[in-house]
Amino acid sequence: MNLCLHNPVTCADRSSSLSSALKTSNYKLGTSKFGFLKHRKKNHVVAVRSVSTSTVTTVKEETKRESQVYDAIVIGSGIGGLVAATQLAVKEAKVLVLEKYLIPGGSSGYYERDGYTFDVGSSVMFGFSDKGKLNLITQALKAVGREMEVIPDPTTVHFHLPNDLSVQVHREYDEFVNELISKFPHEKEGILGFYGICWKIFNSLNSLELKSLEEPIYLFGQFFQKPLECLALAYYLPQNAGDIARKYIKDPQLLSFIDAECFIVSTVNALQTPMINASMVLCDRHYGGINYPVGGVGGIARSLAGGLVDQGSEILYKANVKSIILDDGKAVGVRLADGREFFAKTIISNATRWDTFGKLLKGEKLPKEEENFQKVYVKAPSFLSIHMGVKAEVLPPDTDCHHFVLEDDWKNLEEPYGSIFLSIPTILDPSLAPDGRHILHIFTTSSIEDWEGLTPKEYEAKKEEVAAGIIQRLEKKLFPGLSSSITFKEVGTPRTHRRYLARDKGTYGPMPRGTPKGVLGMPFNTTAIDGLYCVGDSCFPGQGVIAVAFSGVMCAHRVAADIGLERKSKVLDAGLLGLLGWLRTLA
Ligand SMILES: NC(=O)c1ccc[n+]([C@@H]2O[C@H](COP(=O)([O-])OP(=O)(O)OC[C@H]3O[C@@H](n4cnc5c(N)ncnc54)[C@H](O)[C@@H]3O)[C@@H](O)[C@H]2O)c1
Ligand SMILES: CC(C)=CCC/C(C)=C/C=C/C(C)=C/C=C/C(C)=C/C=C/C=C(C)/C=C/C=C(C)/C=C/C=C(\C)CCC=C(C)C
Repeated sequence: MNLCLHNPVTCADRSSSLSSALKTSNYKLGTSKFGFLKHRKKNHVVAVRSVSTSTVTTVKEETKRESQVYDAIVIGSGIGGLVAATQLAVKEAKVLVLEKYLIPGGSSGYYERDGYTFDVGSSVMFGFSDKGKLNLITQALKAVGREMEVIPDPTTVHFHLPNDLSVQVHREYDEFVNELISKFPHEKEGILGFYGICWKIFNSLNSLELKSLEEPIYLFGQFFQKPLECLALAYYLPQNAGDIARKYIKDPQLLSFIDAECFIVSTVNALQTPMINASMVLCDRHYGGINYPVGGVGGIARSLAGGLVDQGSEILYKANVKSIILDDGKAVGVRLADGREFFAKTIISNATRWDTFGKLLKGEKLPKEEENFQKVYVKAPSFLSIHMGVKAEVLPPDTDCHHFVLEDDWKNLEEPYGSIFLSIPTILDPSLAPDGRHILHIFTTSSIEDWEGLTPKEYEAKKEEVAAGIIQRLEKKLFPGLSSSITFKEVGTPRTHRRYLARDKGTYGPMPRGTPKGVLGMPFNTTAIDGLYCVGDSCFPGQGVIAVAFSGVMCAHRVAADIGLERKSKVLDAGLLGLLGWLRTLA
């Protein structure tokens, strides 16, 4: 949900929608808290066929002179789209990013109100360290000459679970497992066994250069250099965390804890969470640690967008893509709601696969691959989100930054409104709120069906009622006096996510219908439509900022190979893409 969701007009006033204005504001940031560097600029021309007079101010003057075909058009500036765009731009590709909203970032955007800077999504950032090969956010920024100051989070998350089970996930792995073993001493070996497998997978991932798993020259190269690690990954690709946990752990409460560990990153239990994804997050939080960017999560997208422009590529805001233009079955361009058309050799959609095929290609027959994807995966629920400012004194000293609350019954873990996520980013970065105040960002799963068919008055009343219930639960469990300490409150619903992020039903990505075969069934970036690629959380490896960043890296590599900026072999491509397509049908 974006920040300006609730009042886009005031937001528009504050953040200019024009690309030129964005550049200005980026440079301003660059000299201040985001530490931007100055870069060369290349001259380039926007490909535009028809320019509506009402929107002419959003297009650079020279764009009217000439039509030119871009190397890639990226629909949407979520982290997935921006990483794909910047990775291509640094390979000298000319990229145009079209964003429907006023600022970049999508669900990793931000908004400002009454002196508070709120993160749209949650504030738990993986992949943001200076270590290893899996720090994909750090690497994506570095590729375009950006770096951000980060604050290490000493505790990834503090779990408050049924039967008064309280577990803090400390940054130091030994501290965390020792705490867990102290709660389940009879399961010491099981705990070490399960998390040990996670480390084996994580270390294998961390030994590889991460690029497109759909590009055979790279893939075979990695197999040649790191055969054991690649075989280990291939072995775990079709497996789920819950099955592996059950090989080591018997205690039902500890297995439920593993479910909660997986739920916070996949919104499903461990039996449905791919082992590769679980290992990635359960280890990175101790290896590189969770690190919060100074100034807020929104700075990541702003920095990437600024870096993209520095590389000579372009980003346009208020550019709502209505359809993808096909020519003889090949994706060649896009048409905006205002009638403008842009053309490129490749089109990359950061809209979800449901939106891409259901809306942007409406009227076209759904390709078999997408049919299969929709059979195996459903849309994950959306979130009810409460952004609050509170008086600082309501938080006890040493309160952790991130909390997960499930009070009485494990059965409620996956129920709508059953468990509560809470982030207090001002614990790490007080500059996000006025003096003497903290930010509480509370969210809980919620489906759009709950919020439809209401009059505006009923909708507002329901938001207040549901939010009040959630706040009371936190008041009872964690912070007595919370309700009366609120100085600011804004509630977003799945409708808000749908409206401002253009996500079908406000979904936060795919969720397996049944028990998946690990990540085997997840589509990568290519699609059945020539020239069309997808990126973001409805592609492998799924939900999460670091996950969509990886999807962006993969996508850029595959596109670069297809437009001649990287090596490729047509024969090997046909073989590997065929094999991957066949493997997906087994999921
Ligand atoms: N770790 C965290 O705490 C955290 C926080 C926030 C978000 N996230 C994750 O980020 C992921 C989403 O990232 P993403 O990159 O896939 O997508 P996204 O939803 O963040 O971005 C998509 C962007 O595309 C734009 N868009 C969609 N349709 C468009 C159209 N037709 N024309 C123009 N623009 C259009 C939207 O406005 C949005 O800016 C989620 O899975 C979520 O889990 C995680
Ligand atoms: C192809 C074949 C057959 C074979 C091959 C083999 C190989 C080589 C393989 C390889 C593979 C790879 C490389 C892979 C990779 C992967 C990755 C990187 C992954 C990643 C993932 C990630 C993820 C999933 C993440 C996620 C995250 C998230 C979601 C987060 C979230 C958070 C939140 C929500 C927060 C919470 C809050 C609170 C508690 C407050």
